Amino acid sequence: MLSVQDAETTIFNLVQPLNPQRNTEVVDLLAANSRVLASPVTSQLDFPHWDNSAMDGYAVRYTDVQHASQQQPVTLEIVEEIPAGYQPQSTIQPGQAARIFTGAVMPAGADTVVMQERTQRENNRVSILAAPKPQEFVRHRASYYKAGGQLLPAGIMLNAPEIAVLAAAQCTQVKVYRRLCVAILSTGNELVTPEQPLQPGQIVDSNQYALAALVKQSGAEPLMLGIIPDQAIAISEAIAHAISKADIILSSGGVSVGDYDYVQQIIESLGGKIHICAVAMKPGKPLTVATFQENQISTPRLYFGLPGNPVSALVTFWRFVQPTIKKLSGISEGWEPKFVKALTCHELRSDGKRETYVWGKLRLQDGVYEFQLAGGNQNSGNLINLAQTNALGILIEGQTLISPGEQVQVLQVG
Ligand SMILES: Nc1nc2c(c(=O)[nH]1)N[C@H]1C(S)=C(S)[C@@H](COP(=O)(O)OP(=O)(O)OC[C@H]3O[C@@H](n4cnc5c(N)ncnc54)[C@H](O)[C@@H]3O)O[C@H]1N2
Ligand code: MOO
Ligand SMILES: [Mg+2]
Repeated sequence: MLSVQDAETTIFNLVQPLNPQRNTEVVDLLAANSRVLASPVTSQLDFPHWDNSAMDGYAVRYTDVQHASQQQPVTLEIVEEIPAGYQPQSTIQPGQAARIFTGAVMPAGADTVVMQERTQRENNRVSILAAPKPQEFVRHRASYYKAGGQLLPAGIMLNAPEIAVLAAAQCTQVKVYRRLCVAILSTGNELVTPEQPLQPGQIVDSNQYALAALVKQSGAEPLMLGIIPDQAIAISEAIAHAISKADIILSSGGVSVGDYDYVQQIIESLGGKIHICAVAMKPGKPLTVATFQENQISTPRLYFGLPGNPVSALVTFWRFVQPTIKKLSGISEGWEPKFVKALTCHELRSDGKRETYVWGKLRLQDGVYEFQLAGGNQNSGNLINLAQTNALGILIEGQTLISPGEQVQVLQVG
């Protein structure tokens, strides 16, 4: 059985980010939120666009006021008033100042702003009561960004700060990677949809819903292919259809050793290459990973046969599928799983045979991360106490106990 580490390396090496030449679209800026930028953005604007004032006050010549003090104020003649949005008309001469407001353009001749609180106004004259620092409160043209440089690199996710930058640079159309399509199918004769009445022996296909939510959260488009009965032909048709439609295919169930577990043999019969058929982790042992390559030049479709148990399906998604979706989507940094060290509040146990993932909550308590184990049964069939999970505590292979107060490696999820 492959270790989790080796499985991770195998999977992440199978993933090559979308080709920016062929897999992009142009969207309106407002629709670009949560999308991945496909090419670097440059601007022909300087930021700030011109020297401007950082304060409400007076634009002055530093040399005029460098010795000003409460005892010996320097009095200047106000020759112009400059609100934000106005182009100054005059050049400040020795002995002169301009009334200026935050964000307004600095007038020629002036190099420093004295904030209003350090002045005294009398009609068209102002007394400077304290010496400013040279160039104080001036935001200089191009001091944030110089026209022609790289404003944003490719491969970043566009969220509020990046959208603000693009808006300020007047980029109203943005080239982003296309959204990935992730097909989801559930296998199992016992499964019904949430709307159907439950007959004895049946359960609801909750994995389809959970996986669709996770796919959306990861920035991709779920293609829900529904419930497929445990029949080789039906599963084969469903997988063939999924491969023709999606970049990534997720199935749940049917990957273990039971008589109705057909997924692995069908992958092979359809020409898929199985890279992983079991991982030394709990839950998630029968995770199956395969690729389907249509022809030499096409990008391979990635197939994840997730175990059917609801917790196993989610844990393997969080551990392997979510980073895969992010990497494939074109995100160049930060697609990897996020681990932190925490102190466990509860005893964490494992039989030590496989790397064990226990679920619960991570929270910051007095500046220290704490992991709280979800109460109730930590069994891969129990999805009830999985609600509110935001972290998985990890016991590595051979580790059987982490006592309260001890450190545990935690995977942040959700
Ligand atoms: N003899 C062995 N039996 C099992 C082994 C083993 O090594 N030897 N491994 C166990 C482990 S670990 C897991 S995990 C499961 C994985 O089983 P499958 O992937 O084959 O999944 P199924 O058998 O189809 O279902 C397992 C379980 O999950 C429920 N399920 C399935 N699909 C859904 C769904 N879409 N929504 C909600 N629940 C679902 C299903 O009803 C079963 O209870 O195998 C162990 N057995
Ligand atoms: O690996 Mo299974 O996922 O332990 O229940
Ligand atoms: Mg099974």
